Amino acid sequence: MTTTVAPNRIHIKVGDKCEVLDLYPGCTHEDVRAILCSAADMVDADKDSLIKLTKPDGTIVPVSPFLPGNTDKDPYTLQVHYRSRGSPNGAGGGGGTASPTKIGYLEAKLNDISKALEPLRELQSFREQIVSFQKRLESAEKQISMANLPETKVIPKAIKRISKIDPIFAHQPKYVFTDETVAYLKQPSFNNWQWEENEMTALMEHMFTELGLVDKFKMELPTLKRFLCVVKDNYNHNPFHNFRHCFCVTQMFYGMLHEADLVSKLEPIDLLVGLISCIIHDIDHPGFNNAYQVNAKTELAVIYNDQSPLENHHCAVGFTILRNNDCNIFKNLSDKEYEHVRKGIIRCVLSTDLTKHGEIMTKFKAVSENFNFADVEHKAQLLGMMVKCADISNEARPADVAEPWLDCLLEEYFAQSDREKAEGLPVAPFMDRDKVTKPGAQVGFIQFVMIPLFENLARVLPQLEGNVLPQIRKSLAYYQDLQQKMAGK
Ligand SMILES: Nc1nc2c(ncn2[C@@H]2O[C@H](COP(=O)(O)O)[C@@H](O)[C@H]2O)c(=O)[nH]1
Ligand SMILES: [Mg+2]
Ligand SMILES: [Zn+2]
Repeated sequence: MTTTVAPNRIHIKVGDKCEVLDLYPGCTHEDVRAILCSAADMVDADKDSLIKLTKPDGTIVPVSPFLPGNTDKDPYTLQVHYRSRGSPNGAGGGGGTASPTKIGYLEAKLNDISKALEPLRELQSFREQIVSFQKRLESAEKQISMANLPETKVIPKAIKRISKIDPIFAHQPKYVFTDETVAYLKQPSFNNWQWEENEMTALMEHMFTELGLVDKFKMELPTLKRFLCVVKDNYNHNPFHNFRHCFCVTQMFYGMLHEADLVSKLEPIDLLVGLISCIIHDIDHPGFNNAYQVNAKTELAVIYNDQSPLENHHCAVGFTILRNNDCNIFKNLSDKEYEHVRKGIIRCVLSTDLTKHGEIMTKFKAVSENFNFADVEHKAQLLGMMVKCADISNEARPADVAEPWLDCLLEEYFAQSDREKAEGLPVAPFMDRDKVTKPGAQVGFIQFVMIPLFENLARVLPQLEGNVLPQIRKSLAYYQDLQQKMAGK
């Protein structure tokens, strides 16, 4: 029996031509990017190229397999810019080469038609076989290349990218933000989706200046800009653990500082510890979690003896960047200040490993009974809790901001579980595409992880009951309702 599944139909405008594209259930983020690149006659755009979809009112729409459908009356405007330094046309956009792009475009169209005609199950199963074969091939290649390496190389990757800093840095535009934007940046409801990467680094730079950290710690602005730029380049293009997630975590931390009036209650050095922790907390994340690292016996797991391999790696990469004089925003700190900052950052980043959650919660509950802003240990625990909250805070944002993040998280989870299946490794049920639903993923997480965490923090920062916790409870109610509807109740 053939099953017909209706595609999600989207209308787009590229230059002066209009296109109708069908996104089929099961298509991935990469498929959507490829379809959009074909529609723009830029099939040779690579994963670093910038793809921008805007609604007629100028709002940026995140590119994802869950793009909302629209009509020919309100088409999205599509822009594709080559980003990759190695791309055939260099930076700055423009059309692809004539004949291969045309062929590519026709191939993509043909692909759409064939997708519509083929029985979906067959095609899906074929695709899965290819994905699984690709993964096995990658894994075999990796093993071969690892076997040839004379020594382990975790950090050199970061160093290699630092050496490319000046050409990248030279192209950073200068940004001036309006009063509305800088006020909005302090809100936990800030919408992250409308900013490009360079704009996000500029917004982060603004946070340092606004909090008085540039003046207090005598940071040179070019050094700060370079540091942020290199951090950005060392985040990988994962569906979830990417530079935009880093920005969101940092912005939520900054929002909570203002919401709870902590700028006057904490020392500048505490603000510095929290902000840098957020900025480096997932740097060079490979898109596969600690369980995968340990089960697959990866280099990271071996180097860190299975102890929070990712979080240890994020710290190591962050501090390697800071060792470079051109990026060292700590160079004017005293030895004592540096020691304090380093210890604090390591503690905060390691606290983002969720296997440490219970222990951190219990300790904080105890200090919250008589919390003292003059107590160094109390403040260190507060910062750890704030970074943890910021790290899992997507559902503290309005639904239209939060929901695309869930799609990104599930995309990354599914890629991991597909690979685990292909490699014969254990698969966590919450990552398995055959077992997970969106409400299923959120109800337990919000109810048993997020709300208790934020409520615990609110014992010391009661202001979170004003703006932040109500939105989280609203998200929980939304997903509980959806779960019931899906169960047919
Ligand atoms: N089911 C959900 N899990 C979430 C959500 N937001 C975060 N998370 C989980 O927490 C960790 C956070 O740590 P990170 O340093 O890896 O970012 C993340 O990996 C997820 O496992 C959520 O909204 N729903
Ligand atoms: Mg992490
Ligand atoms: Zn994170």
